[in-house]
Amino acid sequence: MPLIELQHLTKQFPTGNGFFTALKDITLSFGEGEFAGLVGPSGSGKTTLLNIIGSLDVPTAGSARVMGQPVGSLTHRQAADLRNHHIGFIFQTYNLLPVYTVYQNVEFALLLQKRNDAQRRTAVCDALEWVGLTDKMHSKPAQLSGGECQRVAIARAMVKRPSIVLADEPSANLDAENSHHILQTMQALNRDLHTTFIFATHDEKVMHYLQRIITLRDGVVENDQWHSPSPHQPPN
Ligand SMILES: Nc1ncnc2c1ncn2[C@@H]1O[C@H](COP(=O)(O)OP(=O)(O)OP(=O)(O)O)[C@@H](O)[C@H]1O
Repeated sequence: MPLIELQHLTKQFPTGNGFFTALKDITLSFGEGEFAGLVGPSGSGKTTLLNIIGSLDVPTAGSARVMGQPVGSLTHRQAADLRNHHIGFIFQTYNLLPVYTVYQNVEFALLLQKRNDAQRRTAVCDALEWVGLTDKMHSKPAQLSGGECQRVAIARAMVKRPSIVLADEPSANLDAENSHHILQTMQALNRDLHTTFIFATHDEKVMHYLQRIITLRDGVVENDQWHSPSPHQPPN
């Protein structure tokens, strides 16, 4: 069974004098361990689709099933449970809490789950090791570079070992070297933990790493192509 199944999904937003259709009749599915990206011009619907897959928003028509659950008919509590247990989010602006340390920012994702202190400590230490930030665990976000902040955000998304990670323009604020670094980190996590990653991006550097590129234009899937990326190597 696919982790994510979208069927004839349409999303409309109310406007002053009617509705704007941001997504039109989208039928797509994603399986375990995919490393896929939504690409397309600004306004084509990438973030809207990522928000529905992340159960932050609901379809207007059609269906979206994520981990077998119908996103459109979940209660707020059920949608929150789906996110807390199965979905990690990475944003272009990192969204770290400035008053907390790196360790606490990553641990925060676990406080909504019933885990004891020792289980949390092990999970946070593992996640910081995956992203190579063990030595910065007591630092605050303001003391880190942009690339390090995004690596904290990756650790925070991964600490719950979610089935799905959604990354909206994760490299938008990073230089080329840091972009490649975070992509290689995510690629290794995808390979080792079989986590499904779905990106929304304009960034050519990200596209080089993707196994599957779904192109949206005006809310419609224009192209859905599988690639064979260089196996966990940086592109030339
Ligand atoms: N809450 C909203 N109310 C009204 N219109 C919206 C809303 N959210 C998104 N839209 C519109 O839906 C369309 C798709 O927006 P979306 O943010 O998904 O595009 P995108 O492909 O992610 O763009 P970008 O690459 O610029 O982030 C846009 O025309 C946007 O203006």
